[in-house]
Amino acid sequence: MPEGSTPALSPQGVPYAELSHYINADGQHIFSRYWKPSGSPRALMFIVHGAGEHCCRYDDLAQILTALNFLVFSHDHVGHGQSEGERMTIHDFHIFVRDNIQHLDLMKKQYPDLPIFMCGHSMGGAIAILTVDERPDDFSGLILISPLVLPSPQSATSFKVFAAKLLNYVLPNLSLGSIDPSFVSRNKKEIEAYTTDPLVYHGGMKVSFGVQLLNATSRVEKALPLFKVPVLLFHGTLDKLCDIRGSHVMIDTIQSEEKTLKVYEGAFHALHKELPEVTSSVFQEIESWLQQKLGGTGSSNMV
Ligand SMILES: O=C1N[C@]2(CO1)C[C@H](C(=O)N1CCC(COc3ccc(F)cc3Cl)CC1)C2
Repeated sequence: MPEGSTPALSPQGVPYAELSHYINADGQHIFSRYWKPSGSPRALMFIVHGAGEHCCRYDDLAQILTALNFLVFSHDHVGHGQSEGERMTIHDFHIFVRDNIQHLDLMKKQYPDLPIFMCGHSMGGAIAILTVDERPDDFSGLILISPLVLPSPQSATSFKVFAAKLLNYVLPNLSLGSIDPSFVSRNKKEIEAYTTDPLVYHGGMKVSFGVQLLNATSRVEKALPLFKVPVLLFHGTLDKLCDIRGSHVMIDTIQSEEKTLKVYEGAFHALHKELPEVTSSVFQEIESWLQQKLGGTGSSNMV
């Protein structure tokens, strides 16, 4: 460390020298996470988290994938978790996509011969769709868990949408209210975990952030008619945070030859953190879809 300079610290006060990270195009430290299989990896999975949360919430899914000999990687979006940046503040949604592509290119350099899949949840689903839209030849498949394709009228009420568009010019930092934890899942343990997680942002969503989410849904809508990558989609019928109609629009609009939508009756938003019977079904569907895509078992516990 050069004389007199102070080490860069994460929002939690941890030196980035002690954390895996990369530095984005704006010079911000982006906390990154890697889950490596015991054997040599047969494919890469890029997990993309949603608004206000962070990539370490995907440890359960990552464990399932490393057991299939996937090398799983992810990062905390700028303004989220252990990455730098004002909490849940972005002046252009494309920054999330740009940082995704930077991480993708870093991993492609390290593992040039492995197929790459992406899995996005909620806002992370919109980021994933727009990332694949920019780099369609880089991906063998896309998994989406309750993606943000259309805003939900319950969380993005027409008043909030109208207010966000109008107020963005005069009061961009005004709060639209925080994400209701009881909308995230029906699983009380998962609601508790979300509510008590210090790396989750529990503050109000800024008007300016809401406008960027709306911009994202417009960009996603434009991308869908040309989308050709294989897609596995999951959505709960009682999702109050991202409208299930968005997943129906997506599955009907994309040109992918292989496209599947699994609907979970009565389920809420975070299907990977829902009631055990839902989450185990989602993980099994992901496992079999990936095995089918890669042709064969490849599981480390094959007997
Ligand atoms: O496990 C998880 N899932 C999480 C949290 O923890 C849910 C969260 C996530 O990404 N979204 C849920 C909220 C939704 C709000 O949307 C809007 C609000 C105002 C507005 F003006 C326009 C829009 Cl579109 C965006 C997507 C990630």
